[in-house]
Amino acid sequence: MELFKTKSIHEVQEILKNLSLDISLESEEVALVEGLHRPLCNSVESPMDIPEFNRSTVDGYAVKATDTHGANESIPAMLKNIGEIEMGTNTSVEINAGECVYVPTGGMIPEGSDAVVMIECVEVMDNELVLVHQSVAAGENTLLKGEDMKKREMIFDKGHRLRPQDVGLLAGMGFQSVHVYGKLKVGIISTGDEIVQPGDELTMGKIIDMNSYSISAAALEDGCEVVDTSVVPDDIEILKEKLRMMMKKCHLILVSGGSSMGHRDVTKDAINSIGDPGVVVHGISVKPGKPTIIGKVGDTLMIGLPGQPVSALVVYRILINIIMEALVGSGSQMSTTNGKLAVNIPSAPGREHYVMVRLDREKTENVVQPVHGKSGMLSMMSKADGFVKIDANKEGLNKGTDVMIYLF
Ligand SMILES: Nc1nc2c(c(=O)[nH]1)N[C@H]1C(S)=C(S)[C@@H](COP(=O)(O)OP(=O)(O)OC[C@H]3O[C@@H](n4cnc5c(N)ncnc54)[C@H](O)[C@@H]3O)O[C@H]1N2
Ligand code: MOO
Repeated sequence: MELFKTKSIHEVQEILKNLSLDISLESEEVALVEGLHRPLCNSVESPMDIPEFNRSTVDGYAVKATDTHGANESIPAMLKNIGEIEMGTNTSVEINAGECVYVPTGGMIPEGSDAVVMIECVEVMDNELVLVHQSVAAGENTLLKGEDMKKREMIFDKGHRLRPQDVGLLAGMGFQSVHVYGKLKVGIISTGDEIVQPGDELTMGKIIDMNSYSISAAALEDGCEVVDTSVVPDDIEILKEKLRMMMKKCHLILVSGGSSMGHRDVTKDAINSIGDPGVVVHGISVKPGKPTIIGKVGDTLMIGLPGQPVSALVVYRILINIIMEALVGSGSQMSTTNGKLAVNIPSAPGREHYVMVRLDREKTENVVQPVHGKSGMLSMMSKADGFVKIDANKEGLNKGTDVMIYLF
């Protein structure tokens, strides 16, 4: 009797890292906004000070802070207004003790001035005289040269995935394009004699393909390029042919279904028969997802995902994170949050357990409720906000435990 010789998730991490070593994603230069969510292939430092000049953060009067000290409603400081700074222009104006100048929000603060008094706190007596009713400290209501970013300050490490704020900051530094890693090219195959496509005739015994859709969508979210998707029957020759074809254009092929040990589970044999090293892992100590297959043929990673739709998507998420970490130094797109368990969650030790959960916001914290279901029920994931990991050495988690939720 053949049994799965399961590997722990830590062993799988090492194995996948080693298998990924000789896969290189060529760098490409893309327009800034195209770089969204993509990992940088070099670190980035600021080529300039931001801002490049001292700016006012309010509409008001640029002053020497010391001139305002002690000023209040009843004893204002009297300053001589020497003019107005025009927005978006350089200024040669310089202020001396006892002087002030009008400056709009974002306008350049003139030489000699180190603070700005808001317009609401002054009384303009005539063109020349301004009464200041509030004391300001040096630096108040200003954004000084280099205060946002210093020239040559490191801002992003290699592998950092760009978020909208990063794209904006890079634009503010004058970048028009960025160098990012090329996309991981992925092929996706759903196997099974029972699988039909949405829109096909659904005769009794057939089911509609979910996995190539959920996995394609997740791969797109992770910044991969889905090069090809296909449905093939449980026929080893057809699967081998499809794998050979996809190998020519993919870094990674994800095959769902046929990963177990049934008579028609042919994924492992198909991978083994098309080249070396073939399958290196069959069985991972995780729940769901135990029958997962990991292999490589030539330069292409091949992963056999369990056919059950929840298992397929969960295992994809866990493994793509490891692969991305190995290839570009930063994992995939899953973000996390924290919360408190509303109930006890039991778990059988020996396998890392992924439990689907829903988050309810109560007062200041997230209350975490398990979403029950079987790995053949994809609605379980649609009803959930994420999953909680329970370590392989734990028998479960107690009500009230603080847990991390991997959001999807
Ligand atoms: N004797 C044993 N049987 C099974 C074991 C085991 O250890 N011993 N493990 C079970 C577990 S756990 C899983 S998970 C499944 C994995 O099976 P396969 O990867 O071989 O997947 P299939 O048998 O092809 O399909 C399982 C299930 O999922 C449905 N499916 C498959 N592909 C799709 C798709 N693209 N979209 C939607 N649904 C899909 C398929 O119709 C089956 O119902 O093995 C257990 N068995
Ligand atoms: O482990 Mo399976 O992947 O329970 O459905």
